[in-house]
Amino acid sequence: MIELDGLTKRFGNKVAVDHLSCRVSPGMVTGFLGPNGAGKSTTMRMMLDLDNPTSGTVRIDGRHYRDLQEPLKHIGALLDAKSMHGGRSAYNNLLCLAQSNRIPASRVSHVLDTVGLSAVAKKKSKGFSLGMGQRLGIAAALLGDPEILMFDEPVNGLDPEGIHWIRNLMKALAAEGRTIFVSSHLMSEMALTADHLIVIGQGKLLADTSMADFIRENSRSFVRMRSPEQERLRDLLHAEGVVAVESGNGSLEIDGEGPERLGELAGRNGIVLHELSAQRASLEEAFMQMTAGSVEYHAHSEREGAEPPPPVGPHWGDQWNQQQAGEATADVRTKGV
Ligand SMILES: Nc1ncnc2c1ncn2[C@@H]1O[C@H](COP(=O)(O)OP(=O)(O)OP(=O)(O)O)[C@@H](O)[C@H]1O
Repeated sequence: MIELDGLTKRFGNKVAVDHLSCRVSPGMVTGFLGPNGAGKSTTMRMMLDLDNPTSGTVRIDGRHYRDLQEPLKHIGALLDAKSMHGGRSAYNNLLCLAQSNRIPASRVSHVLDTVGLSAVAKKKSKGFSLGMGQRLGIAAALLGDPEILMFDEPVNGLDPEGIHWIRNLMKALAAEGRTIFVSSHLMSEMALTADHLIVIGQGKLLADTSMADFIRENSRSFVRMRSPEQERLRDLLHAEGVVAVESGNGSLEIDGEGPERLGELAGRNGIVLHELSAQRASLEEAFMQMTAGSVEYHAHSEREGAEPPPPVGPHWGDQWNQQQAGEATADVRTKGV
């Protein structure tokens, strides 16, 4: 368990972390989200006693980090994968860490094997790719077999197989009852990994909630219907008191009704449907909605202010469709997260 109580950090006039109070609980993966500059890294650094709080406290299993004896046995962290000594081999980097925390040398080979670096254990880490460096940093975090693990952007530089691996590793560690705290800018990845979310903006706590509740509370769900008999369908829905909004691509969007009732209605009236789908927002959309007011750094489009964050409202589906048509990325929406 990690407990933050009124945690605050100022850099001169800049308040990087602002009276942050929350708990990171064991037995689950907790995602740590926030726009660029929100204060995530500063918070994580204070958790590890790498930065002094201006005020407030962090407790690791009830104690201050500096009071932990052999801290790697309590909390392991991947903050900056490049922090390893480049002139040392992967094995020796880990061995030095192990010795400073009275961790048996046998753990070094064990964690190198866990992260898939056994074959390059004797190679100097300065020759490692970004992904290999991430794996070595994760090995260091696992070295003391700690109950608490913290990962800052762990999938940076990892290929799809590596991303899949770290996702499963975090879930497995959480299933063992450990406390897993992870930050990432990859929303689709976070949606697949985290059970709980802590969201901050400009250093302040914006949300501390389950993944499902976060998406539900910060986004819109609706049913999309498409029919070659669109007029008849619209009239039928209207007669049944169902409000349907025409979307830009010729389909109808219906809030507040399930696909079961709508499908049965169409079926009973012999209306052919080409689409009947429940649409749920992705974590990315919910995140953008929630943090819209606290984004510190954002790009401006050529038409200044032409792209506001998607509002929760009846026309959001239209924006969604336009956005999807304009973007090739498959990361925009995840159904049924
Ligand atoms: N050593 C420092 N001196 C001055 N300002 C700092 C320092 N470290 C961080 N900041 C400022 O504090 C704020 C929070 O930074 P931080 O790196 O914690 O944010 P972040 O959420 O991790 O951002 P990102 O997602 O971009 O990594 C930013 O405005 C940053 O410029």
